[in-house]
Amino acid sequence: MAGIVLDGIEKAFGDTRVLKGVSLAFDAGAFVSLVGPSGCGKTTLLRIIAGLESADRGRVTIGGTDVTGRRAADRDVAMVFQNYALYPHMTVEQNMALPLVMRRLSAFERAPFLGRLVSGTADRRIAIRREVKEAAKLLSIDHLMARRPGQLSGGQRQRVALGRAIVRHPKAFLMDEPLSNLDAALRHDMRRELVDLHRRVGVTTVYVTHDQAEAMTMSDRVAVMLGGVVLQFGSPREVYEQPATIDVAKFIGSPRINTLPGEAGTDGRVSLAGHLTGEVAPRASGPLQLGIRPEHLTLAAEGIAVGVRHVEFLGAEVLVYGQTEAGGTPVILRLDPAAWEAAPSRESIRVAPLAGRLLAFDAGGTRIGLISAAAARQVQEPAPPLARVPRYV
Ligand SMILES: Nc1ncnc2c1ncn2[C@@H]1O[C@H](COP(=O)(O)OP(=O)(O)OP(=O)(O)O)[C@@H](O)[C@H]1O
Repeated sequence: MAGIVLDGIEKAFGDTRVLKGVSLAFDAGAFVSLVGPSGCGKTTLLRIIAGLESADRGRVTIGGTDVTGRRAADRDVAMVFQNYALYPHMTVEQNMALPLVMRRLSAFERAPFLGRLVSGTADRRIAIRREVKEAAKLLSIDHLMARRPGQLSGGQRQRVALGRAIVRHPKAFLMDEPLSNLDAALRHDMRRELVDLHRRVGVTTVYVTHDQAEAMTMSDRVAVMLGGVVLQFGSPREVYEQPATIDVAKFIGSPRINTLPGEAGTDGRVSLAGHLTGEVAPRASGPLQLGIRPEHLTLAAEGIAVGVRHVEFLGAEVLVYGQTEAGGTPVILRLDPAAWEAAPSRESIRVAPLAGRLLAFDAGGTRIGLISAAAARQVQEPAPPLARVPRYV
């Protein structure tokens, strides 16, 4: 197993600066995702790790060795592409065996008939077949060895591409949107399989995706990229619950985080749509952007008035889309169906953030802290005596 360190990676294509100084360290054996919107530089960074692209500045270290100047073939990493990159005229077994054949047999030994005459070639071919078979078993494709890629489903082809990477026992797997050609149900299954495979094989994996759900569900750590920089590198839980910037908060999570304008007074007390919410810690004053996840908004008798525009019933939850009545800011709530059922009105509701869940960002979008002690009184709960209800919600 090998860790990967990227130090100050910069890359421009002509006048377009695609990577603007990316520094990241991936632990050996970790599953790390590079996630961000289209064009943020994820694939370019992956290709620089692989050696398929050279950086203008910066260094790449794999397993403690500086590989910055090395060719892709000399980095001992395996790429898995979105389009599988299988040879259509070869069987599954031949496709998977190819990296081993290229590495262990000379050009003469690979020749169809004459090669077999060289002593030792047969033994090496047997060893390769055995290793390929083991990898195929691991991926449950050992019954497909004689088929060609054209006779396989998308999921099976992707498994063959993974198998071809596994047989090499590389220092790292580099995967570029490997599941994006699969339909939704299969993609979901393959996510789990990839994570399971990673657990068993234990090889450091860098996974590029624009699908934040994929990154969140599969990874030990996630690097959120935007415009050629890494905005945050942390565990899925960290980037979700403690986003470094409002852009990270907006990119991670579906439906998107609610953002509402707020104001902190000189005493640090924060008002949101005319309601006091608590104090921002560390203390700040002036205009703020406030972020609240849809599941952290609740129905509350004395909350912000929201006009309901649209409701989606998803079985286990209800998504309620609306707009604040003062200001028209879009708001989304993710509610338990029973809570929605108990709402006094389906057209005009009052909502409030759950205690300690309101995130505060400064005017530039950097998170400055949490709003403390915002307390929500949910409509279905018996109302406490008025004297004990905090002013907001
Ligand atoms: N070979 C190239 N020549 C010129 N520009 C390029 C080249 N490769 C990438 N780019 C540009 O660099 C930027 C980043 O591309 P990259 O493929 O790394 O983004 P990405 O985040 O992986 O996007 P996507 O999710 O759409 O694949 C884009 O604006 C792209 O057009």
